[in-house]
Amino acid sequence: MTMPFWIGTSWKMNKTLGEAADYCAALHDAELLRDPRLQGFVIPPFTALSEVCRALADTPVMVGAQNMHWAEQGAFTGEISPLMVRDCGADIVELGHSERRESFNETDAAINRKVKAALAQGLRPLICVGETAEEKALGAAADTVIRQCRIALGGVPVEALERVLIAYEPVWAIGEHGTPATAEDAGWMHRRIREALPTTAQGAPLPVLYGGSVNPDNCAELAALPEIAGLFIGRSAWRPEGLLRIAERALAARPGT
Ligand SMILES: O=C(CO)COP(=O)(O)O
Repeated sequence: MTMPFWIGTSWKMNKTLGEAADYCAALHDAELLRDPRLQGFVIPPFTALSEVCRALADTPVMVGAQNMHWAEQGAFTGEISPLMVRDCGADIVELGHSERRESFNETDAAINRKVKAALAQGLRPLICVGETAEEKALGAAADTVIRQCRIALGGVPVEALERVLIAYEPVWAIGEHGTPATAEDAGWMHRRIREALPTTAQGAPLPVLYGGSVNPDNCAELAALPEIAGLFIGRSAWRPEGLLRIAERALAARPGT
């Protein structure tokens, strides 16, 4: 069975409840997201998480949180637990985004604790990895990314791997000042990650999504590579039309579709 192609967005620190509701209403009516060859997902800020879960509950679109603590409860002011994320109705939790590694000092070891806590709570961790421009220039891109993956997955039992998603997001490609990776560069790293990671208990490779300045113009050549299992989009999907346009073009470019 071929896996659906993952297409999703993190809204990062954007959208009021009203804006979130409008976005979900547009997705709700989109036939494209009901196509079994696609798996859509939306990752709103915590403030909109339960509303978005409710608004998309009768669609196949999955919903995720942007981060969480590893403890189930306790004296951790300002944090959100795996239980709370699950209680909102989320399926996914994004962990280790480079903005969190950079601005909130998230370490590989902390991400590993979060991955295990997410799996224990029945969530799908979406683990973000990626090298900085400096690491790339020094020839350490693959070493960095593979180290991040290995530490994130340390101690995860093989039966749980089928719920793990990886997003390769080179730091130099993300955001307003980012330069998107070429399909060739992204494909090369995706193959390195595949070679280095364990497979699921059924022998399937872990899905590795690409993120970093994905837009309607570059999505087709990225989606055309069989080793890229999905696209994780920021700015270009913050309007529902953007997400849908990318989904449509990516699907058309997907091998075998
Ligand atoms: O960080 C990203 C998704 O997590 C990508 O953001 P941009 O698509 O805005 O570069």
